[in-house]
Amino acid sequence: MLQMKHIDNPPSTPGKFKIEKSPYNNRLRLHSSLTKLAFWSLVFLGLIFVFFYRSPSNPSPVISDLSRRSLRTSSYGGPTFEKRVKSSAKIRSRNGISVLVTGAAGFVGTHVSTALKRRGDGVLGLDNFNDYYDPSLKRARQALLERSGVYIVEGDINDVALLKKLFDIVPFSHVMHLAAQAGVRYAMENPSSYVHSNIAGLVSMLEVCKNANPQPAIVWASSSSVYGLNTKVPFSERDRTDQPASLYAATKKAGEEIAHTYNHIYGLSLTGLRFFTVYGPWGRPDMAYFFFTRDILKGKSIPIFEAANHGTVARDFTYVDDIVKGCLAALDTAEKSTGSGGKKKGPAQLRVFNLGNTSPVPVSDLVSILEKLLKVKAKRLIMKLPRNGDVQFTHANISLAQRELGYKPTTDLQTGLKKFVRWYLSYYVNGKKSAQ
Ligand SMILES: O=C(O)[C@H]1O[C@H](OP(=O)(O)OP(=O)(O)OC[C@H]2O[C@@H](n3ccc(=O)[nH]c3=O)[C@H](O)[C@@H]2O)[C@H](O)[C@@H](O)[C@@H]1O
Repeated sequence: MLQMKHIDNPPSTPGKFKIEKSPYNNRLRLHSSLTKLAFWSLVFLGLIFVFFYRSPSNPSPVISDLSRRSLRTSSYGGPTFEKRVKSSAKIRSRNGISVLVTGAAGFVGTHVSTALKRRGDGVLGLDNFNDYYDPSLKRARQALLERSGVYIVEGDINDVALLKKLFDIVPFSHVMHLAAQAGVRYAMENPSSYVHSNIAGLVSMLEVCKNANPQPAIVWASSSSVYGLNTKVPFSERDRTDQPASLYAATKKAGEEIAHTYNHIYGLSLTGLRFFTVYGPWGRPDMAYFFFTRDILKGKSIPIFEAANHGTVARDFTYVDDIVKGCLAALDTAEKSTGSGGKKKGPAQLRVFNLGNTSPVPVSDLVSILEKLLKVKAKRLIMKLPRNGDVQFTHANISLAQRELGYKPTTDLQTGLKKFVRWYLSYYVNGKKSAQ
């Protein structure tokens, strides 16, 4: 009992405390050591838990919205990972290229990856599977790509260590950079997500590309929205782009300027593609044609925007297969970057192209086409064009892309929407997936 008392009430100078030697004492020491061991083991396990739980590959549920939206559930590294990466990026045709496709589980990314793989190019995908829209649709696209031999690494373009690792494993000749925060109106709700993906993410990617040896040629997605308040139609690449109407447009415009800088300083070959309202199967649920379809089928009313004095709002809707052809042509005509080891050796290619359809269609006509295809009358709710980023119309002049890329869109809105509706019905209605 005396000893117990000593242990319960140790002197303030423990170094001077002399423990008596007795078997009971030894047992006590053993007991105390076991308690300590258990305690420190718990502390150690706790630390490991905290480390992994908060590490980028396993984000905590209470971290910032930005990180939450960049979920990365699988870790990378190890021989199995490297084998998958190499096999996916392996070129299987003569004159093939090896392409890192960022945003591969996205709408355009999925279509471009499939097309590249089909012609024998090496393709590795990268996507963070964020929840800007239903991630299960991204997972379904991933499954589709996996069946055609494209592996998607789960990670964020801001993860420089991951990007470097991928370039260590594969000396990509090209990067098709499609990862971005899309959507014009959402920029009012979550402005930082645009800065995170479209500016910081782009810079991370360019930093890694500039240091890679060999440097890849980069083709990336800009947007028709850079024309902003420009009223001269059709929009030509030479027109002014200094009046963006949304933060989304401003970040895409910033991307074009950043591209100029990396081309100028480091000799990176860079091609920006200004996509005009791309639509089609496996599309984005945040886009009007997609949620109009969902809501018409549900019998919900759909808001159709009109400009002042009943002015028509129109878009140069462009079918995804036409966009894919433009992307592949941009990759095929991209010249090599000229730098090495982060240093420029000579001038490099810097291009920007409109990829549109050259025939704007009023949004009300889009709804009429959907009504016919779905055989359901829409409940139209005419609303004033909100002042949150929308522009009244877009119209692409594509002569430059025609000349330099041989780009020639062939799908009109009626034909393209027919293909979209067929996919939509088979995916959501027959496939019994819930449309959120
Ligand atoms: O071309 C582009 O660069 C952009 O195209 C689309 O942006 P947007 O053309 O605004 O596409 P939607 O959001 O699908 O809108 C299509 C049309 O429907 C109209 N709309 C949209 C939403 C709505 O509730 N009602 C409505 O009438 C819009 O004003 C617009 O004219 C994409 O969402 C952007 O990511 C892309 O960068």
